Amino acid sequence: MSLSIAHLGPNGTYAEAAALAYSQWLTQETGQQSLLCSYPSIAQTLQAVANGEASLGVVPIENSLEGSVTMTMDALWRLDNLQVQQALILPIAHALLSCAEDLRLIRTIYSHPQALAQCQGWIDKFLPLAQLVPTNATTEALGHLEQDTTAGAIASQRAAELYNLPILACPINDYPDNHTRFLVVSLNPSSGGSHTSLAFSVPANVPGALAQPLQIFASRRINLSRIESRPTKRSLGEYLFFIDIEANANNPSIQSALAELKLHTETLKIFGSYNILPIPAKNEEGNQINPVNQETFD
Ligand SMILES: O=C(O)C(=O)Cc1ccccc1
Repeated sequence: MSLSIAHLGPNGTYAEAAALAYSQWLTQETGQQSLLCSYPSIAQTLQAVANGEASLGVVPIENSLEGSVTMTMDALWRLDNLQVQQALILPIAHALLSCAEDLRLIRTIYSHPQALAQCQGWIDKFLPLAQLVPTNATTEALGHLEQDTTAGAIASQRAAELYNLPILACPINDYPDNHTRFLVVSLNPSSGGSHTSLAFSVPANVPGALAQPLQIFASRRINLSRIESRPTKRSLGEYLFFIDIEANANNPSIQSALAELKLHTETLKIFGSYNILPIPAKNEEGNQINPVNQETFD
């Protein structure tokens, strides 16, 4: 039987490219076949997995230029029982798609806020007067570009091919080394791996409320690979902390660290342990370019 993999749509998003790479990896590793299904937002993608409507979901969590995808963090905290199965690192090269005869005729640029932010310097230089319109996904406005030749959109080269749209410039991201980390989540327990993700709220806003949880990892020489805060949404100045550690929660010494952590937190959510899979960039012929060294990531 085929598994269903939910991702942000419409077709041609970076999330779909990550889901496709995961689906191919899954077939290669386990023989398991899967079907991709698109959802209109990241929150709805994760909700579909939490409801059992989709077996797996692929969502962006962090970009190397712009940082966290807050919608993913907030939904992971809000929805119960989601477990990370795998992380995927996708190289991102943005293109400006438009039917305008000339770049200078573009008045409006549509894209996901992360993509607009990753290209802000290029936009300021080449299209300083264009109006920027945030969308739920990089591909959301692509269906309208043919009718409106004063509009452009920032999306992938793959999206340009799928929608048969001209690329006026590429790559347009301000820094060439642009990667997004995606998480593959499901309701199944995670199978273990090199990294563990968790989040917690602290019992009171007092000195040492964060230092104590961090000391649990420091004293065991467990390295943190990420720490982020998000508002609790209960009151101004109250935070949740999201932490990734370079360790497997199946290891007994990590289990004892997590048991101790529970004593110093109000609510603790452990999203599971997983490995990180780098996805190599592909050129226009679909061949691999810049193969990423696996050892760099796990
Ligand atoms: O909108 C998309 O294509 C997405 O997958 C979200 C996103 C946007 C920009 C960079 C990485 C992921």
